[in-house]
Formats: sequence, C-alpha cells, structure tokens
Amino acid sequence: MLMMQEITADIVQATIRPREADTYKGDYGHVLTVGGNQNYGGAIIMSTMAAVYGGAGLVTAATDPSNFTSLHAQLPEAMVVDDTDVAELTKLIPTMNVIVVGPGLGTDQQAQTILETVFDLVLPKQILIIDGSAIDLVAAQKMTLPDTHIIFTPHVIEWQRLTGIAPDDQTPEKNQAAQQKLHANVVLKKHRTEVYMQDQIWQNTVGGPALATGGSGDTLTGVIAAFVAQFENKQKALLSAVYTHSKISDQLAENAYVTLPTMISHALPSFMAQMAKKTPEDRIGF
Ligand SMILES: NC(=O)C1=CN([C@@H]2O[C@H](COP(=O)(O)OP(=O)(O)OC[C@H]3O[C@@H](n4cnc5c(N)ncnc54)[C@H](O)[C@@H]3O)[C@@H](O)[C@H]2O)[C@@H](O)CC1
Ligand SMILES: Nc1ncnc2c1ncn2[C@@H]1O[C@H](COP(=O)(O)OP(=O)(O)O)[C@@H](O)[C@H]1O
Ligand SMILES: [Mg+2]
Repeated sequence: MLMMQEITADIVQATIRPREADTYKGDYGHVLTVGGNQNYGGAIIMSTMAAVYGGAGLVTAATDPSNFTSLHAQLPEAMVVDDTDVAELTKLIPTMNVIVVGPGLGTDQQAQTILETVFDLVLPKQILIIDGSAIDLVAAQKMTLPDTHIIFTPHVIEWQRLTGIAPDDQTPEKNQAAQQKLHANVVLKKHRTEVYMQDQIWQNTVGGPALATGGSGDTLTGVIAAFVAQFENKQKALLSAVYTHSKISDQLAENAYVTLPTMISHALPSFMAQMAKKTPEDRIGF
C-alpha cells in the first residue's frame, strides 16, 4: 500500500508569503493560457481570470479572436493573441514562464495544430500545464510530449483516455506507475483530488460538491499557473494551488450552494492575503 500524504494549510502558509517591497510584475512570472475555441471561450476566460487573480505578474491568453472582447470585458488586466497566429506565438512563447494549454481548446484539426505549435515551441525551462481538450488530443493522437516540466490536470475520464485505466481501477499504485511513465506531474481531479509527483502522492481533503459546476477545473489551471509562476518551490506551489482552489470553495460554500468559478477567482487575492499574514504560531487551528 502506497503512502499518501495530506495537503495541509501549513504548506500553503509556508508558500504564500508577503511580497518583497522592491519588486515589480516581472518578478511574479508571465503566464500564457492557450485554449477557448468559438464554443468554449468561457473555459479560457476562467483559466486566465484565475491566473490574474492568483497573482501572476503578467497574463496573456492565446485564444480564438471571437473571444477577445468578452475576455477583455471581464479581465482588462490580461493581454490576448490569436491562437492560430504562429508568428506571434513563436515570438511570445520563449518569453513565458508558465503555459497552460487545453481549457476549451476543443479536439478538431485546428485545435490539434495549435497544440502541436505549443509543443514545438515550449522550452525545457518552462512549466507546461496540460488540461482538458489537450489531454484528450495527446491521448487520441498519441502525441509525443515535449521536453519540459509538465503538469497534467485530468479528471478521471481524461485520465482514463490518457492511460487506459478505468475509473474503478485508478488505484494509487496504477496511477503512480502511469505518472512515472509519462515523466510528468499529475493532478488527478475528483472528490478527493490526488497529486502525483516524483515518488510522492498527495491527497487534497478539502473541497466539495459546490465545485461540481462547469469551469471549476479550468479555474484550477489558472491558480496552478499563477502559483508555480510566482513561488520558488514549485512542488509546494502546485500543492498549495490545489488546496487553495478547494478551500476557497469550502469557505464560500458556507453561504453559496454552488461556488461559481468566477467567485473562486475573485476570492483569491483576499484568501492569499490571509495566508500571507499567518505566522507559524497561528497555524494551529486554521
Ligand atoms: N464554459 C466553458 O467554455 C466550459 C468549457 N469546458 C471545456 O469543455 C471541454 C470538454 O471538457 P468536459 O470535461 O466537459 O468533457 P469530457 O468529455 O472530457 O468529460 C466529461 C465526462 O467525464 C465525466 N466525469 C468528469 N469528472 C468525473 C468524475 N469526477 N467522476 C466521474 N465522471 C466524471 C462526465 O460524466 C462525462 O462523461 C474542455 O476543453 C473543457 O475545458 C468545460 O470546462 C465546461 C465549461
Ligand atoms: N464533489 C466534489 N468534491 C470536491 N471537488 C470537486 C467535486 N466536484 C468537482 N470538484 C472539483 O472541480 C474540478 C472539476 O474539474 P473539471 O471536471 O476539469 O471541470 P471543468 O472542465 O468543467 O472546468 C476539479 O478540481 C474537481 O476536483
Ligand atoms: Mg476540465
């Protein structure tokens, strides 16, 4: 039986610390989110919003141009680029710290071309978060993964598509073997989300059915991107993002039957401020 460790508030409090006074946006990472076709624009808006509210220094969304206006209406802080403009992506991608690909991307030929472009251009020093449709494309097209730091964020059906392991057979042993074969970190999303990284397995014990609404996972990608972009310890940043997304939902769920993805994003700055204020002595009882 494999040992599973619980993600605790301690890890989050140790990760989210007060910002140094003499810093600027360039110190908190540049995130690129790639996705959102003509039908699923909301997915990339939710991912991008979470990256902005989660504290990434700069955020750019590469999406279908039909989403530009709606994205800016909600999120003037983000920049946009046409996700089929290879020349622009070729200039932009090398300047990024973290790339999210997949929310609302779809699985048609155009989506596949966009994903191939990202895989071609991503650099080994970057962090690539592969979610939603991009996981489906990797699985269906048996795409070779790029040489970079990869975080997969599948739900149980996406994980099945990627590994062939049916949800009922998704044991820690089988999941870890599949994760190690992929040479990637895996956030297996479900009621009690599991994080597989290197030889460790972590379980998230916060979060509940108020998160069971379209866009919760899209939002998680943006929180992960913002955290790994701005915090030094990438493993703790990943665990902290998973916890924070769920914990905010739990807190909102005291007064909200369903916690809409945009509600979670809007609550990120105040939750992070609370975490940053905590000293080691405060940690008991949180
Ligand atoms: N507003 C938007 O634009 C939205 C776009 N979305 C995008 O839509 C695309 C397709 O994603 P979907 O996940 O909807 O579709 P999928 O076809 O990947 O997954 C849906 C299937 O997975 C099952 N499933 C998911 N989680 C499960 C769990 N914990 N236990 C058991 N079964 C589970 C569902 O029952 C369903 O059969 C993605 O690109 C995604 O990002 C969705 O995120 C929804 C919102
Ligand atoms: N009952 C639940 N308990 C805890 N977390 C949940 C529950 N239902 C959904 N979630 C969380 O919501 C997110 C759903 O992700 P996903 O299925 O990819 O949504 P979408 O693609 O619509 O954004 C995951 O982080 C998952 O852990
Ligand atoms: Mg999803």
